[in-house]
This record gives sequence, C-alpha cells and structure tokens, in this order.
Amino acid sequence: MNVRRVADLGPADRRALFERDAGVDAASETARDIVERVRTEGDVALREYTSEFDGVEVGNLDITDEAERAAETVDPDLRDHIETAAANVREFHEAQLPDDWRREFSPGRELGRRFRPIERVGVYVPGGAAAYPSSALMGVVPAVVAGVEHVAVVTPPAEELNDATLAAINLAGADAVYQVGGAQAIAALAYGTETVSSVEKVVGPGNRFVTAAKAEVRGDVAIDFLAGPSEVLVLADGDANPRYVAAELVAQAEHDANASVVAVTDDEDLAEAVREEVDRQAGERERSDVVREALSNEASGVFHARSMPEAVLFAEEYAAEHLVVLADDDEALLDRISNAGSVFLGPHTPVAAGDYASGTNHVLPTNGGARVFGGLSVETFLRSTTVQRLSESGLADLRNTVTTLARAEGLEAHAASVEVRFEEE
Ligand SMILES: NC(=O)c1ccc[n+]([C@@H]2O[C@H](COP(=O)([O-])OP(=O)(O)OC[C@H]3O[C@@H](n4cnc5c(N)ncnc54)[C@H](O)[C@@H]3O)[C@@H](O)[C@H]2O)c1
Ligand SMILES: N[C@H](CO)Cc1c[nH]c[nH+]1
Ligand SMILES: [Zn+2]
Repeated sequence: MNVRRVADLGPADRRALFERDAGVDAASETARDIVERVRTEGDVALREYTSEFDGVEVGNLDITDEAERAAETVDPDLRDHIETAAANVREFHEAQLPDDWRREFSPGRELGRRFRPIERVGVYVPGGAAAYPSSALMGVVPAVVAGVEHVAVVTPPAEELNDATLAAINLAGADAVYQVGGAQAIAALAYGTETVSSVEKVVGPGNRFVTAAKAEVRGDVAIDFLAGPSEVLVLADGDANPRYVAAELVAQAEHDANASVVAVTDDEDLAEAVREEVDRQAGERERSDVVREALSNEASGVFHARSMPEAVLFAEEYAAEHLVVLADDDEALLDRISNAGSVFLGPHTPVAAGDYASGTNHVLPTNGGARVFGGLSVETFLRSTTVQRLSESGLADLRNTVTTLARAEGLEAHAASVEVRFEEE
C-alpha cells in the first residue's frame, strides 16, 4: 500500500472511493436468484442453500430452545460481559425513547405525534467467518426497548452452534431464533416459509450477499438501511499516534476482505508512519489474509491532504460508517462534518469500544449511506402517527384556506367536507 495524495486523485479514483459498493452489486444476481427460490420453495430452498454455502445439513431450523439453553450454560465470565454490554446498549437506547406529544399551535388547532412499535421484526445476526454475539445485542435490544411484540433472529448455522451468539440472542430478549444465514435468511424473514414466519421489517448487518438480498426484498418488506462490509475512516493531524491510527484500520479490515479502511491526514510524515504501522500490524493478525485483502481494496488506503480542511472535505465525501478523529481540535473538526454513521473522538475512543460495549449501536450504514441514514436506533422499530383535533373556531380559521386549495386542485368534495360543518341542519 502506498500513501496517495488527495490532490492527485483522478475521477476514477474518486468514484472508487466515494461511490464504493464493497462488492454488493456483484452479489446482486446471486442474491436475487436465492431470494426468488426461497420465496417459491420455502424450507426446501433454505436447507439446500445452507448445505451449499454453510456446509451444514441442518435438522430443525428453529433453534429457539437451544438459545435458551446456551444462555444458561455459556461460560459465566462471558455471560457477565454479554450482560454488561447489553445493559450499556439498553441504557443508551432507552434514552432515545420519544414521548407522545400534543400541543395547541393556535386557538382550537391541537396537533401531535404518537409513537408505536412495529409488531413483528426480523434481525439478521451475522456469523460467517466470525461469530457476532455483539450484533445480536445491537439488533435485538433496541427492538425490545421500542416494545416490538415479536423479534425473530436469523443467524448462519455451523457444525457446532456458537454458544456466545445464541446466549446473546436469548439474553437480549429475542422471541424466536432460526439457524439460517445469507440471502436465504433475508428472504425467509421477508416472505415466510413453513418454519420461519414473515415479519414487517428486516434489520441488521451482514456481508455483501446479505446486503444485496436486503436491497432485493426492500419494497415487499421494510428494511433499516444497507449495513454491509465494515468501514472506518481515521481523520488525523500530525500529533496523532500512528500506532492508534493503524490499529483502527487493521481492526475493521479483519471483518471482511470487502471492508474499506482509510486514513487521511495533512501530515506527510504521519501518513508514511501509518502506512508502515499498518503493514506491521496486519502481519501480526490471525486473519492477516483477510486484512491484507481489505487493505488493498480500491476504497481503502492512506491519504495525504494539503491541509486539514482538504482532509475534512475528503471525510465528508467518503461518508464512512465509522469516523475516528485523532486531532487536537477534534470538536472543531466534528462541527464541520455531517456525513458519518458514528464518530469516535480522542485517543481513548477506539471503534471497538462502540462495536462491543460503550452502548451506541454498531449497526451503521455503509457505502456512503451515512449521507442519508443514521444507524440502528429505537426509532428504527417505531412508527409515528400524527393526531389532531380542531375546535369549531379552529376549523373556521382554516375554512377559506382549505376550500380555496381544494378547489384549486379540482377536488370539490374536499371543500364540501368542510362546508357541510357550517351548514344549518
Ligand atoms: N455495517 C455494519 O453495521 C456491520 C456490523 C457488523 C458486521 N458487519 C459486517 O457483517 C459481515 C459479516 O460477514 P460474514 O460473511 O462473516 O457473515 P454473514 O452472516 O454476513 O454471511 C455469511 C453467509 O453468507 C452466505 N454466503 C457466503 N458465501 C456465499 C456465496 N458465495 N454465495 C452466496 N451466499 C454466500 C452464506 O449463506 C453464509 O451463511 C462482514 O462484512 C462485517 O463487516 C457490518
Ligand atoms: N465493526 C462492526 C460494524 O461495522 C461491528 C462489530 C461487531 N463485532 C466487532 N465489530
Ligand atoms: Zn468491528
């Protein structure tokens, strides 16, 4: 990996960086075929795909009881830490619960909003190369806090089911758990099969096949947003510690060969030091082949900007899932940034803290989705309804405006529905 200068980036480089897709487009056709087969063939298709992609012949797809057992038998120390993380996630998400409200905006014109949970949701908990008990907490806890009645979880199977993931799913409060992963799991939640009942909204992160499948079912079922292969962008000034910068890149790179990891700084020496550190740290990791592939992606790299404003502009255009700011004036830099899924400020705030335990949600938009979406939250599981009551005088105040606009639209019955209220019986 070479240090690249932001000023030298051509249109093709900028497209690769700022319109990145982490292999999701290339997975779309496969995902579409899988979704269609599951929709028409149900459990038979689920079992066949599970055998093909996960190499497992599953017995019962429903593993709700196994999850309950795992919560009792999992290593007590691990269970304690799962519960600590869950408590922090719960606390942060409870703070997001909105209150219903109603207010009189002018005499006789009372308007408000109320919030109710979606009734049935499905949470994807990834579990291919690595197991993700933390993603179980991030998906299920906010749904439970929002008051969702039925929370179903799907997660890929393995010869030996991962106890920590199962325990976390149960401890977080899921109602049903199915051992199925990939695009087939998303299709099962969207359309239902003999075993898996369909839901109203599908949420959660996953690899490019999972992400492509969510894009495919969107429209038939609600989804949160596309949360694909992980990303991090580190915005650093010359005082940043290159070991910390490199550690952030290597950490998110170990998720997936399709992960995108970037550092941008106005200090050429720091850029060079980060590049060397990344090389060194990448070689030390168990998943160093995955890390190296992620580091060599077109959307990854170490970049030298001519100034911090140029580096900030780069970060804004990139719109990363995670933005780490390692700079003296981090709060001032933050003020100039809007596009990021989650921001980590200062030398003691690694992304891993938010990935596992600080309490914020780690299910976040990737591939530039942060330009228009926020991460998973309690609001993801709520819908709002507006409520209004007008008094007779409140309606009288609006009478001419409503009838004039209704007639301008050629909708006489709308106007009449107001006028009838002022006519003598
Ligand atoms: N953006 C976020 O918020 C966020 C959060 C956590 C994890 N992640 C991401 O989740 C992903 C986890 O990936 P993973 O692969 O370990 O687990 P996964 O559960 O996402 O995917 C595993 C499934 O992929 C399917 N699959 C694998 N190869 C396939 C192929 N060739 N064709 C069709 N289907 C195939 C299989 O069905 C398998 O069950 C990583 O990319 C990680 O970065 C993202
Ligand atoms: N960094 C991931 C989100 O992109 C979340 C995660 C789970 N486990 C470790 N990290
Ligand atoms: Zn992570």
